[in-house]
Amino acid sequence: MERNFTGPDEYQKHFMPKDYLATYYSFECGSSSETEMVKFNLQCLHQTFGPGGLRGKTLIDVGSGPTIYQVLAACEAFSDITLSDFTDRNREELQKWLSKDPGAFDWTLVLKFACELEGNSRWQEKAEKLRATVKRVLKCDVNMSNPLAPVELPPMDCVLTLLAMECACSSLAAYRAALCNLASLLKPGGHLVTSITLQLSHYMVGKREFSCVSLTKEEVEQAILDAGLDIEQLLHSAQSYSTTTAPNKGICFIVARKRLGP
Ligand SMILES: C[S@@+](CC[C@H](N)C(=O)[O-])C[C@H]1O[C@@H](n2cnc3c(N)ncnc32)[C@H](O)[C@@H]1O
Repeated sequence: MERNFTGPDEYQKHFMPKDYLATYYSFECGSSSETEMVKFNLQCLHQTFGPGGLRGKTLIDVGSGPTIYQVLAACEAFSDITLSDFTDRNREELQKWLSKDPGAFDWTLVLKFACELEGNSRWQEKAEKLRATVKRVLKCDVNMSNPLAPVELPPMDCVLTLLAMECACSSLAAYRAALCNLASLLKPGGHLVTSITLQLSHYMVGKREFSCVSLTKEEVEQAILDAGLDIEQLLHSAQSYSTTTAPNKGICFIVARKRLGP
C-alpha cells in the first residue's frame, strides 16, 4: 500500500457529501472546469445508453458517492438499477434524493442538461423515472472479491463506475485486482462502463485531501483487458478539473465487454 493512502476509515469519517457536491456538481457557472467535466461524462453516457446504445435489465453503479447524474441516461435503457457506495453518509445522501427529502441536493440543472441531450425538456419526468428505476442502494467495497458482500446479486447486464476506482485503490496492483472484482459482478457478454481521471494523485473535498492512484491511459486499458474484458469504445479527453481541486491530466471514458469464454 502506498504511503498516505486515504483508506476506507478516512472515507467513512471525513468524506462529506455536501462539500463534494458543492465543489464538483454545483453546475452553476457554465464554464468552470468542474462543470465541463460533468458535461463530458453526461455526453459520453448519453452516447453509450442513448438510441442504438446498450440495453438490458440490470445495472449496478459502483462507488456512486452522493451523485445520481451517472444513471440519468442509463435509466432509459435498464429497468433495475442498483446504486452503491462505501460510506454511510453517501448512501444516506442518495436515499434523501430518492425519497424527495427537502434537504437533498438539487440536481435540477444537471437533469435539464441530461434531458437536453435527449432532446426533451421533461426533466421532472426524468427524475421520477430514475427514482422508480433505482431499486436498491447497497454498501460496496471494490477491494473485496465480492464488492457487495454479504449481499449476492445475480450477474449483471452492466456495471457502471465513474471517478471512483482511482480513489478507492492504493496502487496499480490494487486497481487491477479491483477491476477483476467488478468484472465478477457481470454476466459473460455484459458491459463495464467506466470513467477514470488520469494521472490524478489526490483531490480535495472541503479542506480535506483524498488520495488517488495515478493511472495512465495505457495502464487502464491493459488492466481492463487483463480483467477479461474487450474494449469496445475509448474516449480520451484532455479535459481536467481545476488544479486546486483535482490536478488530473485528462480523462478516459471506456465501454468494455466481458469475454464469453476464457
Ligand atoms: C470521487 S468520488 C466519486 C463519486 C461519484 N461516482 C462521482 O462520479 O462523482 C469517489 C467515491 O469512491 C468511494 N469509495 C472509496 N473507497 C471505496 C471502496 N473501497 N469501495 C467502493 N467505493 C469507495 C467514496 O466513498 C466516494 O464516494
